[in-house]
Formats: sequence, C-alpha cells, structure tokens
Amino acid sequence: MGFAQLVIGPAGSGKSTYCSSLYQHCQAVGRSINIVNLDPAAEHFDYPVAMDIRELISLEDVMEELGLGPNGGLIYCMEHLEENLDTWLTEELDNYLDDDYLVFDCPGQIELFSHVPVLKNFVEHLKRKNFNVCAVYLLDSQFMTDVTKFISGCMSSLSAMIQLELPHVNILSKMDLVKNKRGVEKYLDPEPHLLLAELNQRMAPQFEKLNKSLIEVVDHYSMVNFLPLDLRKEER
Ligand SMILES: Nc1nc2c(ncn2[C@@H]2O[C@H](COP(=O)(O)OP(=O)(O)OP(=O)(O)O)[C@@H](O)[C@H]2O)c(=O)[nH]1
Ligand SMILES: [Mg+2]
Repeated sequence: MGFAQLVIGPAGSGKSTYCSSLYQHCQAVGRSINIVNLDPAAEHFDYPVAMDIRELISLEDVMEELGLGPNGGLIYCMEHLEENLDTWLTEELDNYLDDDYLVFDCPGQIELFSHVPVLKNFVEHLKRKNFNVCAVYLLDSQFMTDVTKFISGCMSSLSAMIQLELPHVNILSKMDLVKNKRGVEKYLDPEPHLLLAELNQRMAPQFEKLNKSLIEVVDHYSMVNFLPLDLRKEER
C-alpha cells in the first residue's frame, strides 16, 4: 500500500511552497518523499520533481496549437491527463514501491476540485493502484480577516471535500504574515453561534435565514476547523 497526499487550494495559497517545505522537512528527518508536479503551467520548482505532468503535455503547446487561453488550456491538459491514467500515470506509478509516499502539487484553478471531475477520477485511479490518499486543502490566512471571507473559504473547501470524498485536512497557510494573530485564531475552531452572530451583524437583515443555513452546513460537515501553518517555525 502506497500513500499519497493531494495538495489543493486556490491559486497562490502556498501549495508549492508547502510541498517544498514538506520535502525539506522529510530530508531533515531522513524520510523519503516524492513530490509530483501536476500543474502543466508551473515553471520553477524548489523541490526535486519526481513525476511531472509536463512530460505528458505542455500548456504552452496546447495554448499555441489549439488557440486556448490559460485556463481553458489547463482544463484541456488535465482532461488529457485523465485520458492517460491507464497509460502514462500507471507507468509512472510503477516506479514506486509499496511504502512510498507521493505528494501531488496541484494547479490552483478551483474548478478542478469543485466541479470538474478530473481530480476525482485521478484519485479513484490512485486508489485502484492501492494508494491510500488524503487531501490537504490550503487557504491563505490573509483572507481570514472577516467572517464573510471565512465562510467563502469554508465553502470552497467543502466543495472539494464533497467532490473528492477523501480524508481532508484544512490548513491556514502563511501564518507568518498575519499581524493580528488573535483575529485569525478565532476562526481556527470557532463556535457556530458566534460565527452566525458576526455574519448577521456584517450582512443586511434579509440574509439572516441564508446565514443560518450556511453556518448549519459548515457546522454539519465539521468544517469549521483549520490548522495554522507557519513555515518559519521548526515544530510543525
Ligand atoms: N510569507 C509567506 N509567503 C508564502 C508562504 N507560502 C507561500 N508564500 C508565497 O506565496 C506566493 C504563492 O506561493 P505558491 O507556493 O507558489 O502558491 P501555489 O498555491 O503553489 O500557487 P499556484 O500553484 O499558482 O496556485 C509565493 O510568492 C510564495 O513565496 C508562507 O508560508 N509565508
Ligand atoms: Mg503551485
């Protein structure tokens, strides 16, 4: 049984930086880890790339030859990956042994984990290949400054959770940049009724019913839970 982590989250939330920190950490403690690039648009890496989607397809070629824009081109590349799960991916995975740990650095277009089925099928394939997979969802702590942004962050994470159906960890990234630590801490594991009160205060009165439903959804899925990550701190 192999192990895999799917690192997802909105554009610029710190996925690749997290992957490279994870790599350095594993180097330091003497564990073996393999970071896989699944972003056909990525160019620079701070970690050795164990597998690379760009060996299968290049975004630049797709944009040039098919006349697609960057996001349409990315979806095309990911669909191409989906079509090659039984060929390219299977061959690449054959290089890894039973106990190996793979970390997939994903692109940041949130449609990939909200409604486009590519990553879902990718995960199913990994499971068929006997990998134990989990999702790590990164959200930028810079957006945790008010309750409306918090709720929208929860919703996007929740849609990934529902679509991928994986054990799921939420991480609040870039904690080193947060000046008002207290302001963010209250969102790590907040009381639903306090969130609701804050949301009602922030929004016009006609949204009260909607606010209540939103908080209930978040609460039901036990989603109101983020782990803060400060990459400058050693103990993590
Ligand atoms: N201060 C600080 N900056 C960070 C941290 N993590 C990421 N960044 C910065 O945030 C920017 C985006 O980081 P990336 O790791 O490229 O984010 P990403 O999620 O891989 O981005 P995409 O792949 O383009 O979606 C870069 O400028 C990073 O240096 C962090 O923990 N602290
Ligand atoms: Mg990245």
